[in-house]
Amino acid sequence: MGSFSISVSSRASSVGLTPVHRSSYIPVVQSLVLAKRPKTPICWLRTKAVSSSARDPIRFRSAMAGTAASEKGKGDLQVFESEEDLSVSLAKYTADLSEKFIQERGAFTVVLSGGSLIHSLRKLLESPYLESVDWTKWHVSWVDERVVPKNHEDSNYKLAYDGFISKVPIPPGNIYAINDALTAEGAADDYEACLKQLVNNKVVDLSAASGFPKFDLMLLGMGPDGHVASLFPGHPLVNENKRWVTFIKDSPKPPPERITYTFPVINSSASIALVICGSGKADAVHRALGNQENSDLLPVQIVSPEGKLTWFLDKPAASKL
Ligand SMILES: O=C1O[C@H](COP(=O)(O)O)[C@@H](O)[C@H](O)[C@H]1O
Repeated sequence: MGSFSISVSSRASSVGLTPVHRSSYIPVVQSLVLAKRPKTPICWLRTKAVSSSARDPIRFRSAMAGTAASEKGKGDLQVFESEEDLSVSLAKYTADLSEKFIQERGAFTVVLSGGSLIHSLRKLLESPYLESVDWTKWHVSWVDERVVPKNHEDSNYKLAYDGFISKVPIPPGNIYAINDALTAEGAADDYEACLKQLVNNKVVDLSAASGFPKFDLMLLGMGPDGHVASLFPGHPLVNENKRWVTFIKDSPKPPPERITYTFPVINSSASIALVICGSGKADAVHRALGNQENSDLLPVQIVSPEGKLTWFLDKPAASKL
């Protein structure tokens, strides 16, 4: 059984590089590393808070058994009084990782989600991070994308561009958006080929353990149904274990056509932040982190990076724990 620390706080283009990738598909045989199904339910043991200042996290010790995260003993759960406080902490967390990876490997490979995550990144756009982060070393891709034009309201690229990317000096050549002129299948193939180029060019690491790309940081949101990326509960794509990028044409959440990184890619990451806010997500959070037994895992429960997993929750999202 691994330990799991909980904190509560009060507060485009391809390697080539053009925004639309042009690349040929190179099949690669990969090994599978997926999170194991838990044998026992997740459980928490909360003990005394050791810090309760207005801004600092209140630390709890906890134990949890049988989850992929706990098997690795790398889970860190932080609960914030408000989404505002969460966004302050998320900015520091991201900036610290940016500094670490740029020092270690000269680049920072960041994977964004769509949805509410982008708003929660807003504190990175402020001092001191706006000036101190070396944005020129960032390489940004998307864990999932809707197959719509880049200027469409449903585009995750547009959401991130308008709310984040356009406000920081990341070189346009380091921003890897999908080719929106292709079908869902074509866009997934193309995005995977782009990713292979990034690995070949050593921009993105390859995990020695899994043989899949290893991003420095994935910033993941979660839907109220427990989906992450475009991997939905009960959908066969959750079990995809060969592809790096795949597509869906029957997404239960509109729009129906999307592409998504697969779980082997997600779980090869050096760090993952799961950023979850709002009472509408409390049931899924409870199912993921509470102590009841469930035969079917929610996609969020399959998230289990090679490196460190950090949950950023606001109080409403954690309200059923
Ligand atoms: O459709 C999607 O939903 C999830 C969750 O979005 P949120 O607005 O509930 O935070 C998001 O992470 C994913 O990237 C997006 O395509």
